[in-house]
Amino acid sequence: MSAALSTVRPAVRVRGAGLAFGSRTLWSGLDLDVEQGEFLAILGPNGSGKSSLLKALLGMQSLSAGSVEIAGGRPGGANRKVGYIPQQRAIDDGLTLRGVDLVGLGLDGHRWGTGVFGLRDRRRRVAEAIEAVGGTAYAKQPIGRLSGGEQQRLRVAQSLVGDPSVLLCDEPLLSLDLAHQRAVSELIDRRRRTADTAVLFVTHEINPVLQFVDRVLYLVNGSFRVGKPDEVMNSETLSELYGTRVEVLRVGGQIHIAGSQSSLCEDQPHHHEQEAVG
Ligand SMILES: Nc1ncnc2c1ncn2[C@@H]1O[C@H](COP(=O)(O)OP(=O)(O)OP(=O)(O)O)[C@@H](O)[C@H]1O
Repeated sequence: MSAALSTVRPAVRVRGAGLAFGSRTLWSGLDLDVEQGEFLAILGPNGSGKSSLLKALLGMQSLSAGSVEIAGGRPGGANRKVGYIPQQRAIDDGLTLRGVDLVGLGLDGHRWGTGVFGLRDRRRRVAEAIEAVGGTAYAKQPIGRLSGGEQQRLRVAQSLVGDPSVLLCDEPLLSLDLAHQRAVSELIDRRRRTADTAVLFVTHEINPVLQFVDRVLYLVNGSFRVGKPDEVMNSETLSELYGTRVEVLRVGGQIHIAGSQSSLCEDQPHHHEQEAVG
């Protein structure tokens, strides 16, 4: 490889990737490079395979075809600096694990030792990560007793505490109010700007993060498009992807999609006839 080609390696490299369950192909022929510091939004209706793509990058899901590389190695490899915010699941309200313990789990397996200095450093990093999401006031309480939004902010802290070079986020804004949606989006954006962390952000709603998004990967019915928001989020491209007429309107810096619910988002019961969708 020439010197010019070997200098910068993408944070994520996907080549000819495909994933099928039985006869159902979620996506195939997916080629994608995500650069360090890039913010990629991953959009598409329920069941289009957004979470499965993140799981493939984590090594939790094998591909049916192709390959992926993340943070310079194979998914799931030792010492890969990959942060993950899983899709939110209800936490048992009897769970006694404290917020600080949950966030501390984000450091395990990383390079911080267990000696006195290691423990002190560890504690400081955990406290800083919690402070950054505004969670200091409740971080010592059992997480089962916290609200959904408070739990979610601690998950964000957990994903960032290990100093990731790639951050995989699966609907991280769910159950956050508008103020905290903004705070968490800005925190994730700051992370990629200051630490050059690549961000892959699965979401149904692009508008809360539109100002940060460099490119969009849109998955629908086994097909996909990758490009800048304007290249993908337009009437022509989405109509082609969905196989039905879709109108995309840009209003006040936001993207609104109008289409028949049955053809556009039949498996998204929470979407209305015309509304902002990702
Ligand atoms: N291990 C598996 N075996 C069989 N089917 C699976 C498996 N994992 C996922 N699926 C199916 O693959 C499809 C895609 O799931 P995935 O969670 O990736 O979609 P998604 O785009 O993230 O959806 P949502 O927006 O609802 O979160 C779903 O229909 C799901 O049931």
